[in-house]
Amino acid sequence: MIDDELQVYPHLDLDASSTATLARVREWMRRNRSAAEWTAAELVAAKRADGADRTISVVLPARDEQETVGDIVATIRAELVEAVPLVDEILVVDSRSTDDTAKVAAAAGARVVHQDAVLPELPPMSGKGEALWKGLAAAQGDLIVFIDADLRNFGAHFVTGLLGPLLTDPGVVFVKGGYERPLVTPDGVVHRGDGGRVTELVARPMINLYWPELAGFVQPLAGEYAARREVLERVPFVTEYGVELGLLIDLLEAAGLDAMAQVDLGVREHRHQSTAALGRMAAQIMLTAWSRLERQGRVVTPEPLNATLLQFDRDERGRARVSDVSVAERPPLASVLADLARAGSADRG
Ligand SMILES: O=c1ccn([C@@H]2O[C@H](COP(=O)(O)OP(=O)(O)O[C@H]3O[C@H](CO)[C@@H](O)[C@H](O)[C@H]3O)[C@@H](O)[C@H]2O)c(=O)[nH]1
Ligand SMILES: O=C(O)[C@H](O)COP(=O)(O)O
Repeated sequence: MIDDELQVYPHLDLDASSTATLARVREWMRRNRSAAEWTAAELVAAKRADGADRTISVVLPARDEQETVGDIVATIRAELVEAVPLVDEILVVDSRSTDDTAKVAAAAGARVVHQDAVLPELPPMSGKGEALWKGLAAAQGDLIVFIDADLRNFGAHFVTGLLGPLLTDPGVVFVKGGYERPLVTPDGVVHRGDGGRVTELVARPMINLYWPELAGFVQPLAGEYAARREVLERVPFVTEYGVELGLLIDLLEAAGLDAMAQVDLGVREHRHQSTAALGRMAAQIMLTAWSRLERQGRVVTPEPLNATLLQFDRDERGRARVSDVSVAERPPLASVLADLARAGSADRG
């Protein structure tokens, strides 16, 4: 349940600027919606309203997700393709999996593409952001719904909830999922509200510091969001795990907060990564934030930031390991496709 009432502690003596920003965020949050507001059948009618019949692709980035991707694809297929004709395409982007992700996804009814096989004329990049950008390039739909492939409690309401505002409000171009995130420990104990460690320790403080208009996003790093194709094609995609923060900041600049919506999707459970892996993710997210601060002229970096992370094993040996935590960026897809088309027509003389 997303609380839009903003409890401001009475002893806080906020300056005019903070007060105005919080009022703006509160006003936006009052327009948050809930997935329960739309049935799939209602959305089919909305999709066809005014003879528009926009097409919808659900895109799942997947790296080694053989345990979960099949159930997610099968649920979308049964409930949103076969029961009602809402989703036109289920696309799984195989992100260099070493397990049977591609086979399982195809058997469940998805079209599967390998991220390096899409636009092969471009030098490959890596990580989740690359998988999403290649997914956008390969998908056919006018509306794109991204869903992580590691969800353990997936339901069709994730897709219908994200589509609701896009299909019913022409002013909305981007919809982000919000939810409660439990932390499920390896012994199966569920700690309510303790998930989303990078969100709480890195992304949220940074968003509130630098982009406070985005502070109302309950899950700024959520992998579940939907948008109009033409909007996604006009913004860059940061590679690796920088993609979600990069999109939020760039879409705020390109479209404004009022064109961005949030929908309560209930509870989300996923596969948790190790603390060390989350440390690397956090570093990628911090580098992404820095790149946006630089682009917005708010910081100046006389020399490139260090993009390695030295971590220590959390056991008695404490072995030191260095990782590359750099992120890169794909330019807006529309500009890349235009460049490729120009190069193609030049080649043809
Ligand atoms: O190189 C990669 C890495 C991940 N994934 C897929 O991306 C999804 C999310 O990745 P995951 O490793 O499960 O990320 P989380 O630990 O869940 O991280 C959270 O925070 C990230 C940073 O913002 C977001 O990208 C995620 O969507 C969000 O759930 C999953 O389907 C992965 O299989 C890829 O396709 N390629
Ligand atoms: O979004 C996040 O903060 C990361 O995915 C970590 O989530 P977790 O703490 O639930 O594993």
